[in-house]
Amino acid sequence: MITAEHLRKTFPGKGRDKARVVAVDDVGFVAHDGQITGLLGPNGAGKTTTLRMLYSLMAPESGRVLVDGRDVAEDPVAARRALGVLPDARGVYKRLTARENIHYFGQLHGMSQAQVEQRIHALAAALQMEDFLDRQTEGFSQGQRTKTAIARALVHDPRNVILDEPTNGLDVMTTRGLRGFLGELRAEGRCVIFSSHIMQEVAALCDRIVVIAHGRVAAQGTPDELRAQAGHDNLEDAFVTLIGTDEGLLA
Ligand SMILES: Nc1ncnc2c1ncn2[C@@H]1O[C@H](COP(=O)(O)OP(=O)(O)OP(=O)(O)O)[C@@H](O)[C@H]1O
Repeated sequence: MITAEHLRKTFPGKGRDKARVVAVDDVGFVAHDGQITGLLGPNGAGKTTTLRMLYSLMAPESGRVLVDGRDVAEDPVAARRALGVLPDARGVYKRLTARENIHYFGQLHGMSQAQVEQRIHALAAALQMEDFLDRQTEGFSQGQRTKTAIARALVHDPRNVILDEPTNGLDVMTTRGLRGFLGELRAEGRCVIFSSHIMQEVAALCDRIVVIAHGRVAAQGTPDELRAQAGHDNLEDAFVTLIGTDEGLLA
């Protein structure tokens, strides 16, 4: 379970405009185990900054993050052990094969050779990576790179999974496969959080949705709650009402 409480983050203004950029302002939500929680918002809404604070890459100016009830600021190492993260920059090592990339992370987590091999086998099957598992990642397509980075993030079998725009730049079939994979993570009882700017994707996948606009939570709840709140039967119409526009939210 991941809890975000009153998160705030600003950045210095650069150039002629010296006003600080308020990237995230009083963002709070709870993402439960066995559920997929979606952060939906247009470009620049504050999704990546929020996720970075969740996985302790960035410290919030105020507010706090709890992973499985533990304060991330007090014990970042324990929190990171309980998290699998697909960051916005996928950053796979290009001189290594996909298998070696995943293996290396398993070693960093202190896993035995046998444990790592067993996990690679399971993850490669679930993500349909067999065709390219033993190729060097240099020259990989975006989908192949994303799958390698997801497998690497999950090698230590974390209970909580954070994915920054996992389907960004992927074709329809790869996206379908990845959605199925997220469903499997949910069925295994994991807490899954992913960000997206695509309404249809969030509507199709999520048990709970946090709608973010201009760094703030515009609305949150189950799809039914959001429909009721906005007074629309159609979830996508509800999003448009809650955010005030559909700009940047269509597939
Ligand atoms: N390191 C930084 N320095 C200055 N401004 C930043 C920095 N990181 C983010 N911002 C600003 O904070 C705001 C939120 O950015 P963020 O990347 O969190 O949005 P996002 O919702 O993830 O958008 P996208 O869908 O485009 O990735 C934007 O105005 C962005 O320009």
